[in-house]
Amino acid sequence: MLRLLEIAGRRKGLLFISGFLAIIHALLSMIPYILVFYIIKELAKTSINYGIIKEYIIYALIAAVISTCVFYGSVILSHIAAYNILFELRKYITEKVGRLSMGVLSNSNSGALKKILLDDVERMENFIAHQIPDFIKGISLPIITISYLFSQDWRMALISFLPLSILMIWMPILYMGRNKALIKQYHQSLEEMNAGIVEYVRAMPVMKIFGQSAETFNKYGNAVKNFNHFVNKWIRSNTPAYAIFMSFISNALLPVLVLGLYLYFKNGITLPVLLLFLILGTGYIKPLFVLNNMGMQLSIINRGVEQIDHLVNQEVLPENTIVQHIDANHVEFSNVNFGYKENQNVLSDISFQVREKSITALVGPSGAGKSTVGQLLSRFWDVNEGAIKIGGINIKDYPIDQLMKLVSFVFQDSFMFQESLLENIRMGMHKTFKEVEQAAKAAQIHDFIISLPNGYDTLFGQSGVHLSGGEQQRFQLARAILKDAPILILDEATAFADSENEYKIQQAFSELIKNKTVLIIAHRLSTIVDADQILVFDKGRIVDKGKHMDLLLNSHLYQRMWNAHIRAQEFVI
Ligand SMILES: Nc1ncnc2c1ncn2[C@@H]1O[C@H](COP(=O)(O)OP(=O)(O)OP(=O)(O)O)[C@@H](O)[C@H]1O
Repeated sequence: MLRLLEIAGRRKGLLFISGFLAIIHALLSMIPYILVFYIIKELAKTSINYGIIKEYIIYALIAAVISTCVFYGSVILSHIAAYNILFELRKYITEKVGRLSMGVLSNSNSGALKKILLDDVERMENFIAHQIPDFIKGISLPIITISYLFSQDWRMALISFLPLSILMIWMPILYMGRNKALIKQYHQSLEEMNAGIVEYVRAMPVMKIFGQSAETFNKYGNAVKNFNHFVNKWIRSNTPAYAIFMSFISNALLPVLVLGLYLYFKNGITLPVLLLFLILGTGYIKPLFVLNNMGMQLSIINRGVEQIDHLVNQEVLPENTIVQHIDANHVEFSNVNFGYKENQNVLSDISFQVREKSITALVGPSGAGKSTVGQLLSRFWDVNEGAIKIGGINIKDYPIDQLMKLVSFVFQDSFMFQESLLENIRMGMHKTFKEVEQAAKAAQIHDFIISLPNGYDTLFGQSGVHLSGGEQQRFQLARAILKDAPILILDEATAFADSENEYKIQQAFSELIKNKTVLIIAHRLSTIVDADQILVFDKGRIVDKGKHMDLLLNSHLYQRMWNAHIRAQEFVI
């Protein structure tokens, strides 16, 4: 509860008012019962005053109406608070996730992230909006009732209090101890199922080709079976305790009735008092049903809050906030060592320089570490040792925003959003339509866009247009041209759709790299014969450096790669 109040932040006030109204509601909802007691008392008299009975009935009605209105107010306020809290929380989590290093993100499974952002946050709405008022009512109503009953007869009040006192001991034992482990397991099973379904949907094309179905996709199938198995186990282990709890509550009237009749026949209490205890003595138990359900909900929410806290407390990339002034955009790697995992270097002792407005190509066998170099320059990860500098300044000393303005990364796989084609190029940058259009023209994609009925407003994806691989690549190039960052990292795609597409991409490419400092991760050596510098990577090291002709003469690995490249071009089916 305290953590939730902390999360509520500025909305705490609304929650307090909502809680206060819930207490007033509990107080008011007692009044009709007390008035019924007075009516019975009046009826038990020898000369009955019907006028006062009428008044009692009117007061009871008024109290019932006001009590309902107050509860309504309490629930409305808790809903307003809940949705505001959810909004702030989602904003906070997504901003935080955006600042996490790629390392942290790629180590968390997508199912777990989805569960935190959607399910764990959503569950809080239910708790804050509905359960906080119920919880306060569930606590305050028994206290008000018992206090009133004590004022009438302490012996009867004590016996009425018996079920409550047993429940107060029972419920924490029932939920806090044994269930903690089960709830952890429940969340793990849900995460596995989420991860399974995300992967299942992503892998659909491959699955179809290999004739697989949901049942044969083991990861998802097993996750569903495990979840089912776990829920069965949970229900079996909880049912006996729950059954005892329920029968206990349902029979809570018995001790009140036994003692009440005994005292009544002994002339210890009057008939109206006996009736009062029979009506009210166990009436406070109903809200406890809500508390019982809430115990379980609270444990689940607790675990969700722990998960959210765990995610947002992950280390973010340390960032300098002071904007740096640079005169040139040359790049320098000095003695860089890096591994995705501890003690597993993917890059060892990497040193090279890229002059401003020059082209450096990175070549080498698959897995040699070329893409990793590009990712380090974009600071997706931080180096383990050594330094990467732009304009003579360590990239760690740049604010992330400034660094992102300096560097553009054109990936092998492009990601298109389910947005208009215009927004897919604009990517949230403050650029006019004219500027977007110019970039699209330079990227050789403008003619294609205007050939569509809705032009730049055409939606991509599900309900809109679908693009070929080559077209998507030209969209990527348009984004990079529009961004106009002085340093470009190009992870060259290995496959183009057709020669016309390839020609267009080459044109877009030449437009993009004009006057830029370029690092190109090359897969087809023919595209980089004119590069100012070629770095040959092998097993995470730079084994040779130079221009194309020098390397052909001096680098064995480059010679082998070049010969393989020539053979591949001559290859005909
Ligand atoms: N996110 C990651 N987590 C862990 N290991 C990774 C990750 N990305 C790459 N690796 C590993 O790092 C090594 C270098 O990969 P990298 O992608 O940099 O090679 P590459 O030379 O670009 O290969 P390719 O030409 O096939 O794209 C490989 O062994 C790869 O398995």
